Amino acid sequence: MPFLQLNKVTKNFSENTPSGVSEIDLTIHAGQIITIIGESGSGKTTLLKLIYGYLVPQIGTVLFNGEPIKGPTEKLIPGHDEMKMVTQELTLNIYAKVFDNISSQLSNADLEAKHELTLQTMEFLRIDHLANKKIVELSGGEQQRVAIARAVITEPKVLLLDEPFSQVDTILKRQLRDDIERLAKFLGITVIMVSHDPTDGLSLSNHVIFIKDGKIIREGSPQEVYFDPRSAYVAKLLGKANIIKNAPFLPYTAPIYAVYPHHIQLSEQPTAYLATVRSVHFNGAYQEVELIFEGKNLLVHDAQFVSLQKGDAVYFDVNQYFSLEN
Ligand SMILES: Nc1ncnc2c1ncn2[C@@H]1O[C@H](COP(=O)(O)OP(=O)(O)OP(=O)(O)O)[C@@H](O)[C@H]1O
Repeated sequence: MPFLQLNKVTKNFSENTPSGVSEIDLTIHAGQIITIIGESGSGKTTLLKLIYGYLVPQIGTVLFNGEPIKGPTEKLIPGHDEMKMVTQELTLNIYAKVFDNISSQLSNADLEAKHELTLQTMEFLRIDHLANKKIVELSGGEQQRVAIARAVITEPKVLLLDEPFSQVDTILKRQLRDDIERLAKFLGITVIMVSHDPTDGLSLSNHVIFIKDGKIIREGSPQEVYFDPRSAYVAKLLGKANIIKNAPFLPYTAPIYAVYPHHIQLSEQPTAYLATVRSVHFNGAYQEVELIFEGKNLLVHDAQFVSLQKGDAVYFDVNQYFSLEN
């Protein structure tokens, strides 16, 4: 029996214009780390809320271990008992201490066990040093880890995270990725995340789902989807791909291609094609170069740091490209 199964799930917020999600078919297996990716307004949060039981589908079913998920009117506290959702609006008690925010999720039946489990959870999420701090004294990233600790202390089967990486810097992102991975690995929690920027969750997800205008348009392992994006939408979201029709450096077998910026090689020596530099921006690991070739823009991530200025002529060649269906 599938762990979580959505069958033709539709939730439309407006009678006149399509909104929300429509005809979502999805199977999620226990222990997976899933990232739902899509541009703003594509229906990511709606999908998460339907899985959690915050919203009820107008058509279709959401089954958890074969049982339909109960909607908010059928329960005293909305949301499935075996799932926890952490949203962007963290619902922490900001004037209470970290320890109390987390331990308050447990009953007082066994106070010693409650204390012990709170300590263990804080240690697991590496926030034990913050135990006596109030939430108002914490950074956004620290608050988020408290919210995750608070969510997982009751040992849910599923953790739903809405844009978990949106408020954390690069170093904290790495820590958060590591925490999420450990939650799935050691506590066996199935993690379903939502992100508008796939680079955040790509490395730790074993399954990615692309959603556009409320419909799933592509899903698979990150590698599978990256190397066969199939649509311009997915290729652009995944890697800022150049979407190219009819160019001499691509075969004419498909009508349209995606070329990731790092698959274009620049050279000062005469190689394949000559373009004009439109802009150059230093980006740390590479320089982002905009070229103009036959009147069209090409974005290049150049890790060789070829010496360039606006208006220069530069040679380029394309190493890899992917044909698209639309
Ligand atoms: N409660 C609601 N009432 C009316 N329309 C809604 C409601 N919730 C969502 N929508 C609409 O449904 C669509 C999908 O919204 P949703 O929040 O799921 O998108 P999203 O992909 O999570 O966007 P974002 O990345 O901006 O959070 C949008 O057009 C939104 O305006």
